[in-house]
Amino acid sequence: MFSFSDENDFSGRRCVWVNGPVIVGAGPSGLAVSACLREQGIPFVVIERSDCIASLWKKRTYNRLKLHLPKKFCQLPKLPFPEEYPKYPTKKQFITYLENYAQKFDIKPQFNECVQSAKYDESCHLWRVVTVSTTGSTRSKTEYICQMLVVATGENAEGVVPEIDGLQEFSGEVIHVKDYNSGEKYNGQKVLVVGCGNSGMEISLDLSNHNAKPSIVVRSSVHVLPREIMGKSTFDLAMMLMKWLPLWLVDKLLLILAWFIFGNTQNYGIKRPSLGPLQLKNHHGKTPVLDIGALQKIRSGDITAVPGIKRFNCNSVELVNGETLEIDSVVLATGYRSNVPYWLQENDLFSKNGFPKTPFPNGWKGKHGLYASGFTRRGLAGVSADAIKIAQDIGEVWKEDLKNQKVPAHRRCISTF
Ligand SMILES: Cc1cc2nc3c(=O)[nH]c(=O)nc-3n(C[C@H](O)[C@H](O)[C@H](O)COP(=O)(O)OP(=O)(O)OC[C@H]3O[C@@H](n4cnc5c(N)ncnc54)[C@H](O)[C@@H]3O)c2cc1C
Ligand SMILES: NC(=O)C1=CN([C@@H]2O[C@H](COP(=O)(O)OP(=O)(O)OC[C@H]3O[C@@H](n4cnc5c(N)ncnc54)[C@H](OP(=O)(O)O)[C@@H]3O)[C@@H](O)[C@H]2O)C=CC1
Ligand SMILES: O=C(O)C(=O)Cc1c[nH]c2ccccc12
Repeated sequence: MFSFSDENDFSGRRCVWVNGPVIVGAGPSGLAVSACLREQGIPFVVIERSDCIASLWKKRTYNRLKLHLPKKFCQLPKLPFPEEYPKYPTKKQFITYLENYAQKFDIKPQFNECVQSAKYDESCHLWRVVTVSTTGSTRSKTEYICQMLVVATGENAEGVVPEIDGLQEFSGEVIHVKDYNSGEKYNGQKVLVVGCGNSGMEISLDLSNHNAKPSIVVRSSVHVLPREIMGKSTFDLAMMLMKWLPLWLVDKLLLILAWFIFGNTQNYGIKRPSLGPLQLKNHHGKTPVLDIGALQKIRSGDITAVPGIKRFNCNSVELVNGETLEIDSVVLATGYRSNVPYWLQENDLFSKNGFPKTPFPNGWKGKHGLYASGFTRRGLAGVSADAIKIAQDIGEVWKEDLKNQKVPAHRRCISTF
């Protein structure tokens, strides 16, 4: 890495020449790619908008969160989870694992720098990545110039806050689930949880455990599966069955098992989608809920499932079935989105929704040394699979360049300033 202040750049931005790829994001994806590059001796720079690694896990998830897939599906390449970790590590354990991972592979991101734009410069065949400092009052800018760019900003980069009629008029507190820590402060409150994915279900349970009265909005449909069936992870079971059976049949079996455990979920307000849980996940990215107890609370009436929202009033919400509920506060568990379209000036690899255009397993590589890591909608297992492929591909390019004694393109580019 070579840095200087360009006297010709009147904005006063610092320019940094990077030998090797720039990786945007220091979550599990950015860390996994970095580790696989480090093993091959390839230099890289990681840029992170937050002041720490794994900021989603450290700053934007609730306290009682645990991984909901068994640990063998969630470990990153080249470092297994410690033996003594439980089957479903806690958020704290997962963060410790990631801290150790970064330390082991000597990953030291450039913190507090948010990538504002990244563009391929055809004139010198290089990426120009502009960051803005997220600390201090100066908002200083840095331009990184590199041959390869790895996008690792995640599927959950920003919280989705829907526009709902009257929400501005509601007088109670409204937060997105990314800012929810614990149900402690909601003791005795009537809380409307909007959204019934894993987040909505798990925080409804947390609220109920803290003596709040949650209602959860189920506006369409959702597959709820038990996290475990007879002591075995449902996900693990599904993976095993998928080795022998077609996806639709595995789905049918999972739904029969779920019916034996839960009965008909529609009886307590939770309609199932017509497409099976794994097919829905594979084709539309919608994750089934892996239930850890919310459904029992819905059955017992501790949590109430309600239909879609018509509008909010000062201290109540009107539902599409004509019912009105008095509520004290609202938690929006309405999902997340990628932020790639806001900063990456490219329309070949990524589509307008911030995910790769080409479906799994082919969406990890674009043109001109561009890569997408962690956009497969396959959780941490997808993160690891991407990292291995990307680092291998970068390794081949790198070795080829070394063999050909290619003059790094950025040296040629200096003369353009
Ligand atoms: C609540 C929750 C629980 C989950 N649990 C599981 C689970 O149990 N098992 C599983 O397999 N998956 C789970 N997932 C899926 C999740 O996507 C992965 O666990 C994982 O965090 C993805 O890693 P990532 O590095 O791709 O994205 P992230 O963890 O989101 O990391 C991306 C990083 O990029 C940074 N960034 C974003 N934009 C910029 C920018 N413009 N400039 C600089 N930096 C930027 C962010 O600050 C962040 O640190 C869960 C997701 C959520 C939201
Ligand atoms: N323990 C764990 O490991 C956990 C993992 N996760 C993971 O994090 C990721 C994100 O999950 P999550 O945060 O639940 O997001 P999801 O995108 O999975 O769910 C969003 C929910 O919000 C609903 N919704 C969106 N807009 C509205 C609206 N205007 N009115 C009513 N409902 C609305 C959606 O309904 P509709 O379907 O109708 O659009 C859906 O039910 C997932 O991959 C999940 O598995 C999350 C929590 C815990
Ligand atoms: O937790 C998540 O968000 C995941 O995406 C993990 C995951 C990958 N494939 C699945 C299939 C069913 C349930 C969870 C997952």
